[in-house]
Amino acid sequence: MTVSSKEADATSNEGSAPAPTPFFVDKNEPKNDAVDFAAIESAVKVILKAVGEDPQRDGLLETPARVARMYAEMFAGLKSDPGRHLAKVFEEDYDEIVLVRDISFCSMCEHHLLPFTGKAHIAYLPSGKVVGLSKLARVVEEVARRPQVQERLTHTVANLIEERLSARGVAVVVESTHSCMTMRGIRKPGSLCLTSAMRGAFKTDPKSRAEVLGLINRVST
Ligand SMILES: Nc1nc2c(ncn2[C@@H]2O[C@H](COP(=O)(O)OP(=O)(O)OP(=O)(O)O)[C@@H](O)[C@H]2O)c(=O)[nH]1
Ligand SMILES: [Zn+2]
Repeated sequence: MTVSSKEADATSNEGSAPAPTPFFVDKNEPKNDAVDFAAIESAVKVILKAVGEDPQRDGLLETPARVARMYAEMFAGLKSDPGRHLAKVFEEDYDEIVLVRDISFCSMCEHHLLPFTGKAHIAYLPSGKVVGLSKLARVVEEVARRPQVQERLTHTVANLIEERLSARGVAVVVESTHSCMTMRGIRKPGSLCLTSAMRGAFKTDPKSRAEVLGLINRVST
């Protein structure tokens, strides 16, 4: 029996492995299925017209769709439960401070829809169980992907860690630069906003609080 080259092509694919998953896909990434891309695109066109632009000019043709994708990404944490990253814990006989410092994040100020970017430092006192270190950064990353104020970001992260890990103490310190204060309005580049949320021993025991703040502020050698 002869096989045409077209059939040969078809049969050569039979049983072949499925296309590899792109390496950058992260199964833990939050997804916000509620995002209405078409509505965002229409709104962006309205804004462009309102500021005196022509949404039909070449350079702007794809802008509404790009902005819709950008918002879907920036607000991907709106409908998810960031606490899910704290579900897998390890029994560990360790009851001293665990601190992950300098967790970078980018969130969105809910007043101007401009980014505020910076670093979060998270410490907790375990009570018989510890969590994977990356999970603390995942919580920050996911809570950050919402329109909000820095105070809410700070205490949301602290509450999640306190509740889900039954931690004896939690300290969250966030430092960030708000674009709405640097690029518009009062225009103060270099201004920094610091917030903290202390729970458990870090709130009630001055020595524990001083110890954790010392570690957070320690200059790396
Ligand atoms: N507390 C807090 N305020 C924030 C945060 N992000 C932005 N803001 C402030 O939200 C305020 C909104 O103030 P409004 O007077 O309603 O708005 P505005 O006229 O644009 O204010 P200006 O920024 O002073 O021009 C501003 O003072 C911002 O600096 C945040 O994370 N926390
Ligand atoms: Zn703002």
